[in-house]
This record gives sequence, structure tokens and C-alpha cells, in this order.
Amino acid sequence: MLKATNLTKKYGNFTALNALNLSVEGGDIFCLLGANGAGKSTTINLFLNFIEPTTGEAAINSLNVTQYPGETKQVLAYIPENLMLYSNLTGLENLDFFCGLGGKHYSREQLEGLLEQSGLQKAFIHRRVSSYSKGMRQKVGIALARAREASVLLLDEPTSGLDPKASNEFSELLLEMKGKGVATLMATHDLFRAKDTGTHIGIMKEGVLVEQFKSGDVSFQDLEKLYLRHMHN
Ligand SMILES: Nc1ncnc2c1ncn2[C@@H]1O[C@H](COP(=O)(O)OP(=O)(O)OP(=O)(O)O)[C@@H](O)[C@H]1O
Repeated sequence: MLKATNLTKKYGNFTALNALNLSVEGGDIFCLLGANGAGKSTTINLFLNFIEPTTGEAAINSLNVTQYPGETKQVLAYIPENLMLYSNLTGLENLDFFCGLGGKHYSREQLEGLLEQSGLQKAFIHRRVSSYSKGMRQKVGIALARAREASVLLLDEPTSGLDPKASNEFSELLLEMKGKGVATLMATHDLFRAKDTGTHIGIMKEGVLVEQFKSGDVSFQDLEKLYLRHMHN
């Protein structure tokens, strides 16, 4: 579970994130929408403890991420827009390497299984990542999240640049993780995916969460109108 309480990040006089309050429970997919510079990545980076809040708190499973960096990192998986993988290694070798960094060790068969369950075609498992499409790389990210048995997923524009089929496959994987009780916070520009895949949607503007609601409570047309209204005002 993720919880932000009056979470604020300032750079000098500039407020990148202003008193954010949000909760993401297990089984929720909370999609953060907003224009460039709205504060979405800042929010994700605060939960990752990549940056420290000026005031307020980011907590994972009720632990403050600044005070408990090890414990909170242990339960989360992070997939950015461009996942850092070693191009000269195969998907399986990358998965093995990153699992090892997290203290998890799996047999070759288990690693193959994790990649297959994450939708990577069998033929690519033992090919170098340099030959992978962006969608395939993101599937390795999902496999890593599975391998880490992460209960929290932090995603920063993970489907940006994916074609609709790959994006759809990624959404299916998120829904599967949701079914396992994973709490997901995703920054995205994709209104359609947010409505389609998200359980909750937040709209950010200039560091402020100006709206938050359940995705089932609005139609796609209303979401689009609401979003555009906030962007134009
Ligand atoms: N290290 C920094 N120093 C100063 N300002 C920063 C720093 N990092 C981010 N900002 C500013 O904070 C604001 C929020 O940035 P953030 O990256 O969170 O936006 P975003 O909503 O993720 O945007 P995008 O959709 O472009 O990824 C921006 O105005 C950005 O310029």
C-alpha cells in the first residue's frame, strides 16, 4: 500500500509537488495524469526515495520511505519509460542479474517461466536485449517485478512509445498483477489506458492533485473533457 501525506517537494522557491495526499491500496491501479511538468515523476521519485521530500511523507506499507529505505525498496518494483537493461545480455541473463542484486536466486527454468508468464515470446528469452522491441523490454520489467514478488509497482510512463498492441499487452499484465493484490501507481499521458486499466485516476496540475476519482465513475468522454478543462484553465 502507498500513502502520500501532505507530500511536498520544493526546489528553491519553486514547488514541484504541493501537499499531495493520496492512497493506493493493494489491488488498486492509480493513474496519475497531467501535463509535462505537473509533478508526476516527482511523486514517483519521492516514493522511490530517489529524492527527499521538503515536507510531508511518502509511505509504503505504512513505513516512511526516507526512514526505512531498505525495507520499502524490498517490496517495490519500478518500471520507467526506458528500462535500464544490459543490451549485450539476454532477457534471461538480465533477469538473473537483477534478481541476484535483490538477493533472489532462481533456476534457469524458473527464470524462463517468469519471462514467459510476462508475455515474452519463447524465441526471444535467450536473445540479446539489443534485439528487443520496447514492449519486450517492458515485459522483462514485469518479469522482474514478479520475480521480486513486489507488492507495490511504481510505473513512470511505461507505455510511452509502445504500439497499441504492446500497450494492450502491458495493460493485461498490470491487470494480472492487480488480481494478485499489487498496489500500482502509474504516471501516464494515456487517458484511454488510465480509464481502461486504472481503478483510480488523479489529475495533476502545477504540482497539485486537482482531481481524484474512481475510473468507473466517469465515462471516457467525461474524463477527456475534465482533463482538457484543467489543462486550459
Ligand atoms: N532537480 C530539479 N530542480 C529543479 N526543478 C525540478 C527538478 N526536478 C524537477 N523539477 C521541476 O519540477 C516540475 C515537475 O517535474 P516532473 O518531472 O515531476 O513533471 P512530470 O509531471 O513528470 O512531467 P512529464 O510529463 O514531462 O514527465 C517541473 O517543472 C520540473 O522542471
